[in-house]
Amino acid sequence: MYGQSLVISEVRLTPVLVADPPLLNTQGVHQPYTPRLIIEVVTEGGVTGVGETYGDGKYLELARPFAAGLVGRAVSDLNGLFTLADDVAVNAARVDAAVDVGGLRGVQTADKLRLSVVSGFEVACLDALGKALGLPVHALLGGKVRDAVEYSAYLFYKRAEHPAGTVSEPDDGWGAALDPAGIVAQARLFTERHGFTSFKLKGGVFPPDEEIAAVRALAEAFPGAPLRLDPNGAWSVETSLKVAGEIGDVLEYLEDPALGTPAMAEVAAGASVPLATNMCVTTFEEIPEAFAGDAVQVVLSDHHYWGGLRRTRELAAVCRTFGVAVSMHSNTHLGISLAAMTHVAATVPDLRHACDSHYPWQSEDVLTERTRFVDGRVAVTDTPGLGVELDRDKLAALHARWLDDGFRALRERDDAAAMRVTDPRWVAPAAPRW
Ligand SMILES: O=C([O-])C(=O)C[C@H](O)[C@@H](O)C(=O)[O-]
Ligand SMILES: [Mg+2]
Repeated sequence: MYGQSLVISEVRLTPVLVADPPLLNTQGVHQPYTPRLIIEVVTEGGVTGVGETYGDGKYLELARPFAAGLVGRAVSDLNGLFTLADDVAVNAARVDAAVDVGGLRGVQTADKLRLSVVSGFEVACLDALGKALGLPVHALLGGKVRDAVEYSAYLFYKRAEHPAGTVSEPDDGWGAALDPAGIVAQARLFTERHGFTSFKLKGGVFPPDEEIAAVRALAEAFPGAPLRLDPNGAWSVETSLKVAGEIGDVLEYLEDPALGTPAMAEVAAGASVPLATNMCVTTFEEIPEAFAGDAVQVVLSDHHYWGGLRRTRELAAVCRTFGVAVSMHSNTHLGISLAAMTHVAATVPDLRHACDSHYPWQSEDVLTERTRFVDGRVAVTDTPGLGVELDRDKLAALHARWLDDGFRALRERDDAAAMRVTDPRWVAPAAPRW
């Protein structure tokens, strides 16, 4: 295979809208469909690599000029992706005092926006390079140190269905989960369907006492199982300390209880449970303050906004140096990103916590075969590249849905807007909410 041209002759960008259940978080509720961007790079040698990233307008805006600049470069020129990204202009209105999805993914800077786009292209280039060389992506990252990657069940408070008339198939098969019994029932479904043995509950939805009760119910139903609670910064320092005091004994970690590094440092100083984050440490620039102040004990990397799989490994090395653990954050994603997450996680030596994944919530995918969790784990494939195959019909159908969204109501993720469909007075709550 080697000797064929690795030069990129074509880049295809396909925005899609993917079905998403009515999952609740502190900002509101997920819309019936969520945007993702599917990236294909085609080499002169005839190999196609696939990548995936966020699909809202602000990412598409950057992906288009980036894709044009990529033609003529080699898929092996991975460092060149970052210099190319530096030249892509970011509209100041996109980042001026803005936070992503109401802050669920931390600050929004021009660099972070660029990195969120670069990462999709990096994965596509690695997939193409691996296919051309006959090597799996994990080998291009230095080789796997485990044969399967563990994921946790990502539990959400959830409505039974989206508002009438907004989806063609309202029953997603999961039912509602709005109290401790509902959360335990959902957790049981996760274990039956996918074999997960650790659980993360998305909090910040109901007053803390209700969420404490849900965690206690999980601890009773699954004795000894690692549990996490993530209110996305919805609590004050005082509330965070109270929750940590009440359920710290059953938590593996508490994720982003309070907003911002100074508040997290205060919580960390007064709590015995470790704190994790995907909100206050989301860029390399945010590391010094957080680590110097011992504000977080686990950083949840998201290769999409950290700039790709190689940057995720760099993050893991920095964390290792400072004695901070690393694991993986997730956002609504498809099988391409699950494969990318699995390859990189397979190469990180000291991964001690199960990774997050929304994938079980996504009934639709753009792959010929859905990726399976067995005993809560995804097997690390040795197939060249990512080891996934694009299903063109499925891709076309999800793209047609994106094209049909004439009013562009769903092309931008907006959990607060989705909440207003049933509660017109809803505004995303200011933090701290409790
Ligand atoms: O760990 C997290 O903070 C997330 O997974 C952020 C997501 O946006 C989550 O809150 C969601 O999907 O609603
Ligand atoms: Mg989180």
